[in-house]
Amino acid sequence: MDFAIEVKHLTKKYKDFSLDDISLGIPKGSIVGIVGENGAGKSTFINALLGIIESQYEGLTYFGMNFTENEKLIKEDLAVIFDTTHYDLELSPRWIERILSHTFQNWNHELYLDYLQKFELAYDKKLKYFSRGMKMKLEFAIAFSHDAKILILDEATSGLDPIIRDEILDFIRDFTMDENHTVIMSSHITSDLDKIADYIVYIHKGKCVFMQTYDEIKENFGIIHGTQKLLETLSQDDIVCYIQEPYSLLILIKNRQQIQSIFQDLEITRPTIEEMMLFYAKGVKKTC
Ligand SMILES: Nc1ncnc2c1ncn2[C@@H]1O[C@H](COP(=O)(O)OP(=O)(O)OP(=O)(O)O)[C@@H](O)[C@H]1O
Repeated sequence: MDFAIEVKHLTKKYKDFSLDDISLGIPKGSIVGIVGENGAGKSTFINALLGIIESQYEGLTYFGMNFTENEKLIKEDLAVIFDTTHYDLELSPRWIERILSHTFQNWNHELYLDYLQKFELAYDKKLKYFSRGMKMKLEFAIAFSHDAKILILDEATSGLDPIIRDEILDFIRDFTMDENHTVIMSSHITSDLDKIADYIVYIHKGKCVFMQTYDEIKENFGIIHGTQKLLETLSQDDIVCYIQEPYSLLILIKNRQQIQSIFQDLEITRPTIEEMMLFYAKGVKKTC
């Protein structure tokens, strides 16, 4: 598989927290959602990938190029959007462009103006007069105006209303229409990821618990509301884990279609990303 980013055995140790030996590949042309509880290590992981914080790894490549040897070149192709803007609020889009056109070789003035117009952002208005949604749209206008190949969003859509979030999901979809474009997006709003993600990475207490394609989550996994007897009847290989409820069990299974064909009357629902997280974080008998 062609990876936009590949990292091997990434570790970052803080006094009370460790990002623990994470190895994964971000497939080129995909939208990868990173989920996990507060403090799970999502931002630490993203910052380590970007070299914003020091970390230890056996390998970190972007488009097959070694990150440490080619950091400047690689960063030309990256656009990173955090939950708050890092630009001085006294600046206007015009002044930001003056700075960025010297930073990025591929800066495209016409494209920038087009995006500002499309997003209804004034060229000469200071950022301090922009709403949160407008600041976020400006970040996207900037990202799209220097021909970034990888867009990394760290909780960028948190605190935005559903209408703006929906618009932003459309920008992201449009961006990945080009198969050379890749998106990594950490978010607590898993319903947004349900709409656009091709892959889900779940980080729990500093460990990468799973990376699955979204289709596999929907097609292969299932949830059954059952009893202890059912738990014993099912093949142990098909049980991922279960959660004890007051009077019953919630069982996360794999091979959903096969199980459904055997137990035709059994109601098996497809899990959401949020339910998958809950099972992997709280479930018993984890074979995963
Ligand atoms: N500079 C630092 N020094 C010490 N500990 C840190 C530092 N930065 C982050 N941590 C710790 O690393 C852990 C992971 O934090 P991180 O911000 O990566 O989590 P997160 O998954 O992004 O959380 P959230 O969803 O709340 O943003 C936390 O326990 C945090 O306190």
